Amino acid sequence: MTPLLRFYSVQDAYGEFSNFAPYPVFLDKKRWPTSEHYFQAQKFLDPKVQERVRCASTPLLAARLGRDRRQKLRADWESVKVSVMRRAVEAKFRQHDDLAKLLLSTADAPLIEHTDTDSFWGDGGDGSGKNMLGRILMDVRTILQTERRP
Ligand SMILES: Nc1nc(O)c(N)c(N[C@@H]2O[C@H](COP(=O)(O)O)[C@@H](O)[C@H]2O)n1
Repeated sequence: MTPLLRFYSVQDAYGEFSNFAPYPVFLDKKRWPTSEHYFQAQKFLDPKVQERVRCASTPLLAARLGRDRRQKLRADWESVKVSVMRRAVEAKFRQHDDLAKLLLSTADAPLIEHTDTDSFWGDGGDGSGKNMLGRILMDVRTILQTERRP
C-alpha cells in the first residue's frame, strides 16, 4: 500500500504543498505572493480589504488579516470557500511546473495536511479532520495526471 504523505510546515518535506509556500499565483488580473494570500483575500468583498491582504508581507500576516473578524466576512463564504481554495491551488500547480512535477511524483499517495490546529483543511492531528486541502491537492493531481498521460 502507498504510504501516507503528510505535509504542513513550509520548511519540512513537501512543504511546497502548503499554501504558505512562496509560490506566487496570478489570478483575477493580479499577482498574489502565495495561494494563502489569494484564499484569505477572497473572504472579503471590499476591494480595499482584499488589496490589504494581497499586500501583506507574509502568508501568516495574510492569514491573520483574513481571520480578523473585525472585517466583515462575505455572507456566502462558507458555501464558496472550498471552490475558492480549489481555484487557488489549481492555479499554483498550473503556474509552477516544478510544483506540478513534484505533485505528480507522489503518484497515488494519500496527501494529508497534518496539523492539530485545523480539522477542516487539515487532518486535525489525529486523522479525524476533513483534510480538505489534501483532498483538493489529490484532485488537482488527478487532473494533471489525466492531462499529461501520453
Ligand atoms: N501553516 C499554517 N498555519 C496555520 O495556522 C494554519 N491554520 C494552516 N492551515 C491553512 O490555513 C488556511 C485556512 O485558513 P482559515 O482557517 O480558513 O482561515 C489553509 O491554507 C490551510 O491549509 N497552515
